[in-house]
Amino acid sequence: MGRRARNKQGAPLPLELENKIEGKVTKKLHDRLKHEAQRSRKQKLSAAKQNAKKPEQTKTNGKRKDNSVEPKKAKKIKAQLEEEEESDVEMVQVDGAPEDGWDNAPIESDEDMESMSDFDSSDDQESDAESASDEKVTQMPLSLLESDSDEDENANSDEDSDGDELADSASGSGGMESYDEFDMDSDEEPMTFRDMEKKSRLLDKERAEDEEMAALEVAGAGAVVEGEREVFQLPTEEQVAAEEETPLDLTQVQMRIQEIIRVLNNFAELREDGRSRSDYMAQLQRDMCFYYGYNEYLMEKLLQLFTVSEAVEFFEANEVGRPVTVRTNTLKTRRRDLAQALINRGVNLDPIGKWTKVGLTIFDAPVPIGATPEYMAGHYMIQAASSFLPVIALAPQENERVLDMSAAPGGKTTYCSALMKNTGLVVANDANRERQKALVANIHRLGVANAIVCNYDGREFPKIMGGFDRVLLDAPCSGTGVISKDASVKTNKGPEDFAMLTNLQKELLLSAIDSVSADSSTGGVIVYSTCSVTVEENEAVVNYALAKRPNICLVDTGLDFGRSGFVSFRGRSFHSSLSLTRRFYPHIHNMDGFFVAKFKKTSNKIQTGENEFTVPTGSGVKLKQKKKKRHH
Ligand SMILES: C[S@@+](CC[C@H](N)C(=O)[O-])C[C@H]1O[C@@H](n2cnc3c(N)ncnc32)[C@H](O)[C@@H]1O
Repeated sequence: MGRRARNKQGAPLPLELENKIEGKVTKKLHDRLKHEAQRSRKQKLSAAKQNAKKPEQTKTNGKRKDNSVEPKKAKKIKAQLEEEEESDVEMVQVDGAPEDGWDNAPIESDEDMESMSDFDSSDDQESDAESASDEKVTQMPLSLLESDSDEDENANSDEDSDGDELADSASGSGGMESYDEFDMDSDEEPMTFRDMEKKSRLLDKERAEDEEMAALEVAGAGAVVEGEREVFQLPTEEQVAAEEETPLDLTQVQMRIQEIIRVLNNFAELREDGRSRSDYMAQLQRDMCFYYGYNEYLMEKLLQLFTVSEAVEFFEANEVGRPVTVRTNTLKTRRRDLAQALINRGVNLDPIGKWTKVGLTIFDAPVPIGATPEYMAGHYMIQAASSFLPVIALAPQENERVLDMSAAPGGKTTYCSALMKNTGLVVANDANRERQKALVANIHRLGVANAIVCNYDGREFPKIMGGFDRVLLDAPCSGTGVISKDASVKTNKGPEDFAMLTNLQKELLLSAIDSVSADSSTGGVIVYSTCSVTVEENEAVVNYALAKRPNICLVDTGLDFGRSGFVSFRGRSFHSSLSLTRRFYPHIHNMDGFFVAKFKKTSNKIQTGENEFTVPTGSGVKLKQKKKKRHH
């Protein structure tokens, strides 16, 4: 959580507001704008809350949506479910994404899919925003209505940094508390949360426009004098030193961030004479560290990934939690049945998006979502949406031998088993014994019968076991993609951590590759994933593996959204096939930051110069080395 959130300061002024004002923005103007913005925001928030109170009214009246006061959305779900009741649908399907779900009835056409998205919001034409695309996901968590909410700090800060399935992380109401805030009597029609979100977005847009007008009025009144050109001035070295002793308040820092970004976005016009781009970047970095609470090392690394404006979006997204999502366990139930059961408990939910047939987004729930009878019975896993992705890419098939090299607490292992319909074998390994307890518990709860659990350092594979059809390496990482869940990442990762982690990731990935059999008739596939967004933990690791193992190549992940991986970064070039890898970001995809790469192994022999290695082709075959000992 950044200082802004911790100190409960208001949300930053919208950038577009500041961008409209040419020249120096005085402190007085800043204060005025801030005041205007907050006043306007308060008005809008209060209006939004009033509108938002309707669902709770039904609750207060003892009429939840599944009873006499039934919102359109619940009716639609029910209608859809009833329709599907009549069709005989397999509980589990293989081949990655196309598993059974309520939107997967056999006769379903594309048109039907469209009508399913209707269900998201009867009059919301933006349903496609949730689908697999690089466009921003417009689904807005309620917490966004509260600009300075601390609720996100409830998020899971456990070692399980990719956000999977620790019951206690979900058993609290978390972001759902905000639901109660909307409790108020009203005569108006009940609204769905989606309606509320839509309305709130409209209000936000209006607010931004109002603020823009206010700012322009102030500017027109002469508070911002452009003269010929009054330029924003960076602080001098002395001022910077003085600020170390007596820091500015957050509003001032925030204003300066916006000023610097404005200058950087129009550098030729707005720069101060004698100042370089790096002067501005250095000050921006200091200010962002202070404002969002990151250490300088990590801030610099993250700033390098984005344009400055996008970096702000990324950092802002890290200040709010992602939606709670669950994965239907198709070994035990179907998504439509699960949805119906949860709706009957008053849970407000939606499919995550068209890219998954097993995921549900939980908007609010009157019961702890990690303690429902359905949860206890293993009908679902509380699992971050991003955590579905590597398994969809891996696409394990029935009767295969699959290795999940770092498996705890088991979100991906159990998803593999579901896709494999409990056939074949999943070896669920993790080096951490403590974390394996949760892995074993999840395997039992979800009714997984095709997994064995082991506790090796992944680097020991394939000496322990080899010849797998597929290997998933969901690698230990810095967690820069899950900062909204674990804010400690902002300050506790330094150069040594990154050096240690990237070495480990490289070694684990070579082991994962060597553990797969290129002779597999169905697979020969390796998936590498992390919940980090840094290039050194992702593209650089993949590039290293491509260089060390010419017997593999990158293939399409099968994920039709996400940004392409970097093929060059800050003067460094990677193999061009790195464009096949996929990056996911909180500010774009409304899911944790994530990286997925998929390899196909083409041969069990590695020919690299004078070295030739033979790697296992059958189960349990030991690594045989020729000529020279292999060093990872
Ligand atoms: C990102 S988490 C895995 C999450 C898991 N795949 C899931 O979906 O639930 C990374 C895991 O790597 C494990 N790990 C760390 N070093 C390891 C090693 N040398 N060999 C195997 N596992 C390791 C950690 O204990 C941690 O559980």
